[in-house]
Amino acid sequence: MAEESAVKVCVRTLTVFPTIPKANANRVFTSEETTNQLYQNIAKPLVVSTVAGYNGTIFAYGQTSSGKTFTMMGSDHIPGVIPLAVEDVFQTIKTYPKKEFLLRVSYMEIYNETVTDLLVDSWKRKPLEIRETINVSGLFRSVRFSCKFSVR
Ligand SMILES: Nc1ncnc2c1ncn2[C@@H]1O[C@H](COP(=O)(O)OP(=O)(O)OP(=O)(O)O)[C@@H](O)[C@H]1O
Repeated sequence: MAEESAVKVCVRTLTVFPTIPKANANRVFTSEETTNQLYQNIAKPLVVSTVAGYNGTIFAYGQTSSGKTFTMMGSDHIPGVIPLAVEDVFQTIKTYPKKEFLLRVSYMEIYNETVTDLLVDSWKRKPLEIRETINVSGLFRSVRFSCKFSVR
């Protein structure tokens, strides 16, 4: 039996492309499928497992205007993966009444090799330093993450 990969790649299409890169993706979401469907399908299981103590990463990659913000952040009317995940983290924590949790969240953008902390006010933002030594703190190891929840 083939071992399931720890990395899942999903493609979300804005329009109907003549060729969808199915060969490289575990799942293709068509333009008719909602952010909520995408979230339930690929993100929620990972979000729930982080509350159980596993590490998980969800990030969006794509050219400008391809829908990264739409998918990850969403809007007041159509919440994206991040607000849906935050809601589920707190809902899932409620199912562990005897445990205490510490949540850490980081929200970053990588653009042309530059890592930016999106939780800092835009006028104060400076590129984040990328460290690769063993003394790196957990926070900085998550530089590739759009959103990470650490649960203890
Ligand atoms: N699946 C979708 N359905 C409807 N509208 C969408 C969808 N994806 C993106 N859009 C719209 O397309 C526009 C560009 O999307 P968005 O801002 O999310 O792109 P982006 O990848 O974050 O761009 P940038 O890299 O420039 O920040 C927005 O107006 C957004 O509302």
